[in-house]
Amino acid sequence: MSTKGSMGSQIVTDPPKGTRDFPPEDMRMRTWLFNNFREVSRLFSFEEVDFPMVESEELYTRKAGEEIVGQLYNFEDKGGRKVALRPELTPSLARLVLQKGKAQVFPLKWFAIGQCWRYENMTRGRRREHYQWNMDIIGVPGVEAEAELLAAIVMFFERLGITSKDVGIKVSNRKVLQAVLEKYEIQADNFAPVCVIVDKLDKLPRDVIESELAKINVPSEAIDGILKALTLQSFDDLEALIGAESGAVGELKQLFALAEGYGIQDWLQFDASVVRGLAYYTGTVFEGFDKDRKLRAICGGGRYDRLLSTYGGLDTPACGFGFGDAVIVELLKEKKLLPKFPHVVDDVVMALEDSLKIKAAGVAAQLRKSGRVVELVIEKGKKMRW
Ligand SMILES: Nc1ccc(Br)nc1
Repeated sequence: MSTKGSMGSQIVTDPPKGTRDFPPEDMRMRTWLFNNFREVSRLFSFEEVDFPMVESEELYTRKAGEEIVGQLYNFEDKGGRKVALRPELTPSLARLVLQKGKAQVFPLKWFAIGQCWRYENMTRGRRREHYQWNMDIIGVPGVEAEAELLAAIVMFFERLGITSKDVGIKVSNRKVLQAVLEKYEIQADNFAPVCVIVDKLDKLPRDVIESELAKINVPSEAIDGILKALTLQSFDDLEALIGAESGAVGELKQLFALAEGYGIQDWLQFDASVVRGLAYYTGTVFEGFDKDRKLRAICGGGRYDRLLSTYGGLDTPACGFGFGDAVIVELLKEKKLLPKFPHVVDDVVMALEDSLKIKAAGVAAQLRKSGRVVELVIEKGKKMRW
């Protein structure tokens, strides 16, 4: 929105479409949320990292039809370089791991909180930016890594007063779908595109999914087999479909056993419909959801053992999650768990006469040196801030 200024010039008051300002109270809420992200990461012995907001576009030019790639906030810079506002943090993390190379002691346990962008036409009125908390473990091939990540997510929810009655985490493994595709002799390079398509099952009608799969030459009997497999929600049914000796069954059972150890089993449920929409997942995938089913996914992640090699490195086992700053706030509001964030001070110091202003400054300085938050009244407004 813009309004007329005193000299007739336009005053721009709104931020760009799809973006948010954070005025003081919103900023205090965001700081509280991020402090919880950081505290959980700290308790899990993760180290904070950060990356540029702008990355080379080629970091994201995957060809599996992902929405995240189709909505790149990309442009050409003044040097003619093709760049993009990052849509996610994982590729930057992979790039940094490769940059640091073997000089590091693995496993790496890194976390980041960063603003991520997408450019979609505003007809849907959706936001174009959000902040994501990511935790990633690099160098651990076993599901012990996923168990740590799931335990961190649960700790975060519990810190905010959210229980396993409010939120669940659906867990599956892309090796389920891989086994089904192998059964129908679907070529391996169709695996990622199939995952990206069937991830939309909860957003698009079944016939649209079927026609999208047919477009990439998945035969109709395979389509039926894939969609049936995605309805599985018990290990018995999974074993009946792909065999008890399959990798997916072993990994899932071990992950759920570890979850018992963490005491987070009540939060997890096997659900083969979880595929996630990123092409690079290769194993475990998971997604936090609200049990009232009013909101979009709260968080999500999985194992991506081959992402680093797509950037020229060696295959390196890796897994991680992304946790956005928007849906969680909607959930907290729904559950009446969002605290108030008033601006709090310990002391207000005010010179009742101009001759006392210097004295008042000294009093404020002493109180602040002792660690107290002091509002020194330097201008008597019509309405006192306090
Ligand atoms: N990847 C992504 C970026 C920005 C928003 Br809003 N949502 C998803």
